[in-house]
Amino acid sequence: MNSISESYKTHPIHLNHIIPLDFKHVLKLPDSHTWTSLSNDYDPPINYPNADSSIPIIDLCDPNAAELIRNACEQWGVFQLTGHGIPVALLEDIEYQTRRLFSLPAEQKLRAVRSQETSTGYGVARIAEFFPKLMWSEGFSVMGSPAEHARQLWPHHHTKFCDVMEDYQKEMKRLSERIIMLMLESLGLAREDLKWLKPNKGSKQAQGLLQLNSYPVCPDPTRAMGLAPHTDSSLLTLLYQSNISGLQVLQDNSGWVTVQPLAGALVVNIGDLMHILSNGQFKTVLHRAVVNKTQHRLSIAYFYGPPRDVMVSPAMKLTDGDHPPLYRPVTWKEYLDAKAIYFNKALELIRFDAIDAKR
Ligand SMILES: O=C(O)CCC(=O)C(=O)O
Ligand SMILES: [Fe+2]
Repeated sequence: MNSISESYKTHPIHLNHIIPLDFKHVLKLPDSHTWTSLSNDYDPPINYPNADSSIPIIDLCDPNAAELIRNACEQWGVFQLTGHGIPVALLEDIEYQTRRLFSLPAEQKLRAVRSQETSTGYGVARIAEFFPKLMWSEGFSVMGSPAEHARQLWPHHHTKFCDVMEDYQKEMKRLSERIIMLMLESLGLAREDLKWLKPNKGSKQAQGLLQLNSYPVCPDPTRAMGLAPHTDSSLLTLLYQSNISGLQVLQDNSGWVTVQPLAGALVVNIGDLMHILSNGQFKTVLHRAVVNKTQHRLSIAYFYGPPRDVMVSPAMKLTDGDHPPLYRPVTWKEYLDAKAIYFNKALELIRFDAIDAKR
């Protein structure tokens, strides 16, 4: 079993936090989805007019890509990637199949609902249980072949859906590995410093989760939350947000900044594990998704993480007397378990200063 499934099995979720609202038939924002009490989350987002202070855009073919990536990861923890080589047709296909899925009637989508202990299928975002109000979104999670759930959705027409989901995961895995190599290089690390990245044999396989997100049109977007603020637990996340804005990242001292959709680009988010591996040098970025009144927004996130038995720790070469390791080593499973209990506090809890304070 993979780390994500294993952790989700250990931390089953309450049924209320699995089944989404039938958004199509709701004309007024229900109290269950009204977030007025968290008013400080509603500071208007900042849209920088000046390109120098907005989220970096990096072309993967740029000869200085590694250096640009390093700057972006240190300052922002997020950047937009162009020149990544993912065929436009595949991006169009995955968007089409995602829309096809979420356009189904609610009762049909519920045939593929996630069970309380599993990580794949249809349902609300797992972080729902940490917030008093529900989010204006629904999701579908895939790991490997989605055939079992897809058959429930379309008994006779699921092959294309499955092919696209599998092709997309393969491409995302390959691209994630390429980006991670550049990140390591930019930190002065070599492939040998992360032996598991390109394993020769089967057991040490990197793990990935594909998350399709749907944010239906919302009657009152200023009081609703698409996806509440969180950091990703992955090493990195590749997000395709198509052409409708909604993703925002929190930048120190500035507030929420919108990541403006850029045709064909992928958003690269630094996850908690990469923050640990870089000994805090790369930022893990707090982000959220907001909703709108007129357009049904979709996003497709691929979370890339290490093989199940690998301990992630601050890279030795990045630590010395002046830069002691900030975090204790963790496997992805252990970290997901901590996240399932402590959510956005999990990272703090594995910091050495927090561990020392408890002694
Ligand atoms: O929809 C988005 O833009 C963000 C999605 C996201 O953060 C996630 O799936 O973890
Ligand atoms: Fe996220």
